[in-house]
Order: sequence, then structure tokens, then C-alpha cells
Amino acid sequence: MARWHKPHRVFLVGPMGAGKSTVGRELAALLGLEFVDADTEIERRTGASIPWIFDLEGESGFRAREAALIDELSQRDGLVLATGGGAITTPANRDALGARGVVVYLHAPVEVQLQRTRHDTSRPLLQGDDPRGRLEGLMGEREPLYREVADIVVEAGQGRARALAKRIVRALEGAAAE
Ligand SMILES: Nc1ncnc2c1ncn2[C@@H]1O[C@H](COP(=O)(O)OP(=O)(O)O)[C@@H](O)[C@H]1O
Ligand SMILES: O=C(O)C1=C[C@@H](OP(=O)(O)O)[C@@H](O)[C@H](O)C1
Ligand SMILES: [Mg+2]
Repeated sequence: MARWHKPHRVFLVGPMGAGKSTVGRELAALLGLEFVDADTEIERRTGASIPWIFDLEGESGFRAREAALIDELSQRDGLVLATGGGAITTPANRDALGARGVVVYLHAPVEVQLQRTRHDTSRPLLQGDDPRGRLEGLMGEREPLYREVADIVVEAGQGRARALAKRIVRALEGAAAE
């Protein structure tokens, strides 16, 4: 079989709890690429947690930081980038991700998103009294945007992170062969 051309930039998109941060790290290891998580990188650079940034600067302040980082990192070679679930709501991010790398949409049902995020206080958008309703509402708004920007869609609601990462590698190989 001919050697496949490994992508130099893989961008993970999808809702909170789909596993972008977790699967992204496994995927990068399998591909021998650097892994960067956008939220973690924002926290590292600012010295502030995501909830703190939302408190101080509002969601719009966070989105501005996120967009600047995505513009920078989407031009870096040799990385897997896990974006935050709302990154694709910024049109410039969709343009940058779509044009500069392979975009993988990790899809997970709302029930799974809820189970995986329910004990976590690090996601400001889910700290209200109806996280399920919030996740449903966000999926309604964002699902078309995830699909618009995605080159590959992977069902990420079941299976361990490592197995999902292997599945993504196979999908990337398939896409490269097309
Ligand atoms: N495939 C998986 N199976 C089981 N638990 C998972 C899986 N992927 C992620 N998780 C867990 O779900 C939570 C959210 O995962 P995370 O990677 O932070 O999602 P995202 O970055 O998409 O919001 C974490 O506690 C993580 O350990
Ligand atoms: O969906 C969103 O708008 C957000 C998702 C979070 O990232 P994860 O999708 O990695 O949880 C983080 O960027 C922030 O809390 C906002
Ligand atoms: Mg994440």
C-alpha cells in the first residue's frame, strides 16, 4: 500500500464533553505531532482560569482571546489542536480552521456530554441550574457550524479515548486516500 500523507495540522471541534481535549492528546501521540489544547494554552498564557476570564472579561473577552490564539496556532505546523466547544461560533475561526488543516468533528449525544461534564466546574456555560437544557440549546445552534467546517465526523460518545484516536487515524488515512 502506498504511504499515506500524514496531515500536518489536525483541528478537533465539537461540543463540551465530546472528548476533544482527551482524545486530542492520544491522537497527537499516535501521529507523532505536538498537542495543544486551546483552553489550556489560554490559561497558561494569561495565568487565569477559563471561569475567571469569563468573570472578568465576559464571554466576548474570552472569544477574542480564543480567536487570536486560533489564528496563531492554526498556522503552526505539526500539531493537533483541540479547540473549545464554542470556537466555531466565531466566523474567522471557522475560516482559519477550514483553510489551514483537517477538521475533525467529535460528535457525542447530549446525554453523554452531560455525564462527562456534570461534576466539572471549569465550564462557565454549564454552571446554571439546567445544564442539560443548555447543552441541548447549544447543540441546536452549533451543530450546523460543526458540520459546515468538518472534513471528518467521528462518533465519540462510546469507546475509550485511545480507541477513538485510532479510529480518527483510520478516518484520516481514508480521507488522504480519496
Ligand atoms: N471516550 C471517552 N470515554 C470516557 N470518558 C471520556 C472520553 N473522552 C473524554 N472523557 C472524559 O470526559 C470528560 C470531558 O472530556 P474532555 O476531553 O475535557 O472533553 P472536551 O474537551 O470535548 O470538552 C473528561 O473527564 C474526560 O476524561
Ligand atoms: O462550548 C463552549 O462555548 C466552551 C467550551 C469549553 O471547552 P471544551 O469544549 O473543551 O469543554 C471552553 O472553551 C469554554 O468553557 C467555552
Ligand atoms: Mg476541552
